[in-house]
Amino acid sequence: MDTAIDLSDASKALDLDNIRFQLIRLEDTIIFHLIERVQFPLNASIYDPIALPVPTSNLALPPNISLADYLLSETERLHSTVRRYDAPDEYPFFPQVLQRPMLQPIKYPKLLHDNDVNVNDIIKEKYIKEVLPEACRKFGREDRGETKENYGSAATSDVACLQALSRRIHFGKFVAESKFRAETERFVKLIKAEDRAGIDAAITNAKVEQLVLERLRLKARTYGKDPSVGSTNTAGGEEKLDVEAVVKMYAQVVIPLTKVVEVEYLMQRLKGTQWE
Ligand SMILES: C=C(O[C@@H]1C=C(C(=O)O)C=C[C@H]1O)C(=O)O
Repeated sequence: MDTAIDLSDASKALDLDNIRFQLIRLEDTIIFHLIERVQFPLNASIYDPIALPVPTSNLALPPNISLADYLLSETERLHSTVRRYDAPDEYPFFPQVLQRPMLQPIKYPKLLHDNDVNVNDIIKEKYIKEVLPEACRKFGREDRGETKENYGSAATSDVACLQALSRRIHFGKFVAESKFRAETERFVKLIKAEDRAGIDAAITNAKVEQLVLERLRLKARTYGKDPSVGSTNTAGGEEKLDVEAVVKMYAQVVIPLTKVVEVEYLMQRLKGTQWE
């Protein structure tokens, strides 16, 4: 599984318009994965290792984990064998389970500065505690218990949602690198002063954020309804997705965490350089 962005030409890969195009493309991926997930009830038990303990033989993990963590960690272990996490735009939720790839390594051009920024723990926490309850609420279906269907389907959909959210949010590193190269002196000064608030203000583009939220609302409304059905009161015309929940997810989780990634990446940008 190799990166979806064209990294062969560094100037293209770090062109801010090209990066923003990738972010727009990821909106579709995230919305469609969410449409799949909210077909199922919240099923809170699949995130709770006490309510539904899943034993793992993986010594890198606790003896019992949640069904959701089991499926996510096993998926990452498998995907790592086909070098998913060699790609500079892929970050694991469980780095401790990754395996040596069976495929030959790809020589990616070095576009990003060395860094250890990974906000996947926060992404997963907010997805489980904030995003899903909000997205599932409108459909009003509570946890029907392990004996009912959907536990595996819900957890499988969660893997796709979390991986897409992680890619989108960690794309903040490419955005930050692009902005650093465009205004190096400005960012060197802010980074040396360890002025995180100043860096956050410098990387913030309120107009772009507004456009993102407006586009998200339009896409969620459009993708969430079957275009072949006239009005919502005809069978099959109901919305498949809570539009406002999607907008809220971006406004309260995706965009803020993308900016955290940008700031923390920049805080590590000078290490080992002439500016240190
Ligand atoms: C991603 C960027 O940086 C920031 C984060 C944004 C986002 O997460 O959508 C949008 C604008 C900026 O405030 C950008 O400038 O495009």
